[in-house]
Order: sequence, then C-alpha cells, then structure tokens
Amino acid sequence: MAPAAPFNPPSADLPGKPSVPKWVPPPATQEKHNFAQLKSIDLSLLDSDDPAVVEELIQQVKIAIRDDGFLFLENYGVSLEQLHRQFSLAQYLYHNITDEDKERLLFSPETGAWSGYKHPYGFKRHRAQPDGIEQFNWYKPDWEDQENRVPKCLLPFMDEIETFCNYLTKSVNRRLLTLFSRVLELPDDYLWNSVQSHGSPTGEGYFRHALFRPVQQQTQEASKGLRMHGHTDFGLTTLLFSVPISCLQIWGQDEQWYYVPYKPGALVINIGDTLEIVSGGHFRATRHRVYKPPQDQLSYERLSLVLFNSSLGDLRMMPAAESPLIQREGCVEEQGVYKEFKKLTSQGNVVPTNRQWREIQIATCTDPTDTVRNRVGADQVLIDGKVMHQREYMGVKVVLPV
Ligand SMILES: O=C(O)CCC(=O)C(=O)O
Ligand SMILES: [Fe+2]
Repeated sequence: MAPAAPFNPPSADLPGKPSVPKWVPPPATQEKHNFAQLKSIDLSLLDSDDPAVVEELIQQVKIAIRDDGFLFLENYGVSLEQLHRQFSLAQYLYHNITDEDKERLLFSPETGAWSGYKHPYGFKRHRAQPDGIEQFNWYKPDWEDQENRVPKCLLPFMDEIETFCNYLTKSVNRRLLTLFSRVLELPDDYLWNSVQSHGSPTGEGYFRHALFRPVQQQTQEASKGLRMHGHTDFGLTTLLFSVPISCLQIWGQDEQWYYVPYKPGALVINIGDTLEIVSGGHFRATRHRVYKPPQDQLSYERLSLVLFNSSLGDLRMMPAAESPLIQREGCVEEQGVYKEFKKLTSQGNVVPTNRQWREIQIATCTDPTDTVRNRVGADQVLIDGKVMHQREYMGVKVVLPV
C-alpha cells in the first residue's frame, strides 16, 4: 500500500489566533498493581511492501481483539507534539468558556443526542449531584453551524480541531477498519463502505473534550469512586488518547477491573457493540468504566479526548454473512450484545437500528452518584452472589459488572 499521509494540521500561529498555553501532562502514577497488559499495534506496518509483515500484523490484530477488545495503536500518523496541541486546546476550552456559552450550548441528552456542553452535575440536562465531569461533544449539527453551536473561545481554532477529527476518522479509523475487514477476510473497504457512517468530520459519531475534576467527599461517598458506569460503547470503534491520569478500567476475562496503562502518544482502541455484532462475536465489545485513579493521582485533573465512530443510523446490525471467517468458524455466542441481538432475532423480533441503539443509551444514561437507582432491586441485581448493573434497552437486556 502507498504510505498513509501523516497528519498535517493548519498552523497554530495564523494571524488572529490567540496564544494557547501548553498543556503539561501531569505525572504518571507510581502504582503498579491492577494494570492490564494490552497488546500494541503499529499501524504503519499496514503500509509495508512485504506481504509477510502485513499478514503478521493482521494476525496480531486478530488476537488482540479476540482476547481483549482493547488495544494500543502506535505510529498512526499524529506526532506527540501535534497531539499535545489538541490537549492544549481542550484545556484552553475549560479555562475560557463563558457562563453564557455553558448555558447557551447546554446539552439535552434526553433527546438521544449527546451534543454540546455537559455541566459537572450528572448526565441529564437538569442538575443533579455534582460529578465533576465537564464535556464538550461535537456532533454532526455542531460542525455544520459552528457560529451558533461551538463555544466562542474555540472558534479561532476550529480549523485545527476539524482537521484533526477528519484525519482521525478518514485516515486512522479507515486504516483500522481495513485491518478489521481483513481479519474478517472481507475486502479492505467493507466496514468503511458498508457500516461506518459518513457526512461530517465525525460521521454520525462524536468528538469529545472531557475534563474530570477531583470529586468532593459527598460525591465520592455516593458513587463509591465510580465516575462512569461499566458499559460497552454503542458504535463501531472508539479512539481514546492514552492519558497520564489512570481512570479508565477494563473488565478482564478473570472478572476483575484493570486500569489501562499510560502509553504516551498512543491511541487506546475500543471495539463497540456494532463491530461485535457485524463480526458475529469474533470481536469483543469490551466492558469498561471510569473509576477514581490510584491514590497518588487523586488530586489531579484529567483531560480526556475521545472520538466515537458510529455506524450508519438506519442499519440493523447482523453478522456479515459474506465473511469467510464467519462462514468457516461460525459465530461466537458466548458474550454480550451479539448474543442478545441473536436471541431477539431468533424469537422473530427485529433488533433496534444503530440510531435507536445509540439514542436510547444516551437518553437513559444514569449517574454513578444516583443512590436510588444504584441499588439491588432498582438498576442492580444479584447474579451468583455478585452485584451486577442491569438495564434493558428496547427489549435487549444488558448486564454489566459494577
Ligand atoms: O474518558 C475515558 O477514558 C473513557 C470514557 C468512556 O468510556 C466513554 O465516554 O464511553
Ligand atoms: Fe466508553
């Protein structure tokens, strides 16, 4: 393959751009326990002229997504300096957004869209208990009407933010989907052409600047250290940037939570529900949550940048029957959402469309601080003596570890 072009953003010094203080990464934790060991994939190897190198890469990817459903991606075309500029812009947002913009751009997740400004008081438009999480999410309409839908302080930098998202979606994610298509033994652009949504720098998905502030005691007691409930992402792939403050945890096959380690400059790739379904369960939509960091990081703020790639809204997902891998080995029915979708279909019911699946989860997201919902008998159940979080979305039961 011709080598993929590296990221080449517009200049940070164009006339009229305010100067942006550099983001200084906080120190990594000294804690060594309870960290996952994730496999790392070198995306530049996809460009190799040597077919044996490429074949080896596909095999590595196949094992990583089957075993963990989470992997590190390196050499994907964005330098550490370019990446830190994007973190600096996110930091600039939280230092400069006005109260007027927070009000004007306030999110309405009840509508099923996660766009705009999230206040640090829970996952609903009305304010509940403080959770210390602020976010700004870009969704299709926000790219289309930036003057009215983007915080004023970020408008001078939208050229850089938009170019970054376009590169992540149309270069990094596209190459990643090529790898995944090859694991399914399908044409390179199968997932990109038939499943990935298009039409904006983030398709029907989201780009997010998130800031997690340390929480007060009252919040800590209500949530027991949880910042976001255990979940799987609803879409195709999620591109998270590895950050120094360790809060992201994944649920291991031994049924324990493990922190995702910090690997400077790497992307943390997470398989979403629709990819699990398309792959007939060969790829694992891994359960993850956001939890308080180790003791030595409790007083630091955590910036997190995420790109959620969404699948086409009107599609109802099912395994790609034309995949030789699926034809040969059948589907893997031991896990999660794919198994539930399969059950629904075999009972003669239709599964939700991707848009319905996405919107219902956004609209009904609950807070870790909600001590009424987070109890056995409400959203929690006891299964084999273990407390699990149980939700049902459009007839699909989702059971997740707490
Ligand atoms: O901030 C993070 O590290 C992860 C957030 C996450 O899992 C999500 O928003 O789906
Ligand atoms: Fe997630």
